[in-house]
Amino acid sequence: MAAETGTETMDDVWTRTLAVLRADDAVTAQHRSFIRLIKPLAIVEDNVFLAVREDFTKNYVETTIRTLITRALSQVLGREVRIAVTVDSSVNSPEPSDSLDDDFETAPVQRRPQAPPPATYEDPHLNPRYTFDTFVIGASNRFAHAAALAVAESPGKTYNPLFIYGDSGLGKTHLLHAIGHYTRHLKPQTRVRYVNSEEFTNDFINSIRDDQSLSFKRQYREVDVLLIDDIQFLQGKEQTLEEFFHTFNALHNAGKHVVITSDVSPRNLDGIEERMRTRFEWGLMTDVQPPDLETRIAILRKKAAADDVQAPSDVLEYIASNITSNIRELEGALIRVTAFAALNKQPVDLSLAQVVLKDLISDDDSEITASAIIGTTADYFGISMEELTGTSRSRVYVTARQIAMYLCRQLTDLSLPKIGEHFGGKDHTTVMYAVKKVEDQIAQRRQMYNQVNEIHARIKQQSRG
Ligand SMILES: Nc1ncnc2c1ncn2[C@@H]1O[C@H](COP(=O)(O)OP(=O)(O)OP(=O)(O)O)[C@@H](O)[C@H]1O
Repeated sequence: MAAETGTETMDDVWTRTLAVLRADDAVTAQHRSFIRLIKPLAIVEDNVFLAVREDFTKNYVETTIRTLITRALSQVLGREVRIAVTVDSSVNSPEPSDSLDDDFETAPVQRRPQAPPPATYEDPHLNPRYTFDTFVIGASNRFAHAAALAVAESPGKTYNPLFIYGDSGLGKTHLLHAIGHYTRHLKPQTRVRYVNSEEFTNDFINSIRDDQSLSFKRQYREVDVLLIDDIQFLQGKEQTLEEFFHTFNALHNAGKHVVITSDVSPRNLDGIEERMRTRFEWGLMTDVQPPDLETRIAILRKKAAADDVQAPSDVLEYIASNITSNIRELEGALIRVTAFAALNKQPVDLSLAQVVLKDLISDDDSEITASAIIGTTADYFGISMEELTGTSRSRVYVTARQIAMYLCRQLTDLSLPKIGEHFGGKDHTTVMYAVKKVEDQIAQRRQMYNQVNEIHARIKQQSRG
């Protein structure tokens, strides 16, 4: 694999590419913060291989700034090229800071990464934590799990399409990723593509804008298994739905597998034509229900073991008995208790769990809205709701915005794109990043832990009136 093109080294090409990007008005501050995390690796024919440290960054580069980078690279190289992004944990990325400087710095590497095999270009964006091994089976999801496993074992044969539906936070995305992992484990050459419906929409819109419909088709039709998450976001988007319909038909006719998730059954999907709904019902439909107590305890036990945290059984039972309808919230409660104990150097015990979770656990189930969360958070930081949902990158606004996004994810059933809409139309990847960042910081920084806890308590109090 050549790391050079003509007499120019990869580093030279990248330096010139950064100069082009710097002059590009379409490149925003947020784009820049991600571009800084990229380490250029090599150019092989028309493929430019780039490395980043984390899956999340890879996802962002591939979905949000791929066109910008590809365009700049193509300009520098004088020919059309594609990018292939690989994850390499030795890329020593600087934390994407909130105050963005204008300089792109190349992320340094500690060792020279191995050039990735071309197959990484088709990397299916799978979260390594979402496997069948980490999925706890209970009465609420046994059928969905069995169907997912059957698909992974022989894609294209049984239950095509598989349609999994159910409320937020009950493991649909987890099962989709698990299918992807296991299929590739059994047959590594299988081409799997996981995509959220929002990304599908963006890719489709960009392909029209950039006149790249062929490459769009190739991306989505030349796969063996298409895993498409949260199909309900396509409701009412006529052109995208039409394209998805053709994609679906092309794959199905070719004996390729399609797995779909949604928050409602096909019958209840509004804004989708009957012909499409009927197609979704061709294969197998299965729902996931809220888990029963035993399953909730088992999920917490598995999570504690995976995160290597000690939590006695009575604590797990306490959490599982009180948080019943959303597994994301269940896991969030465990993290909150163990983080509090670690920050205060106290053992995790029942009385501590009761104190830490007292505001989280309330008898009142009145619904908490995104506006209530945004209002309370803005109030806490002494800023207006417009400032919180705006675009200012000053630290206090960014922190308030990220905490409010995190709490929306924790306390409402809103999807990532829907949360983004409440924050002035932010992209779902921005929300995803905020949630991850706050989650990480809660466990590491007392101030963040206290702020989130306090705002959470106020929101709960207000919802009780
Ligand atoms: N049966 C399970 N065993 C272990 N972990 C689970 C299980 N079900 C869900 N989880 C965990 O709960 C969290 C939420 O699950 P997931 O994101 O798959 O939900 P979802 O149904 O796709 O939600 P949404 O519709 O909001 O996207 C994830 O961290 C996932 O790993």
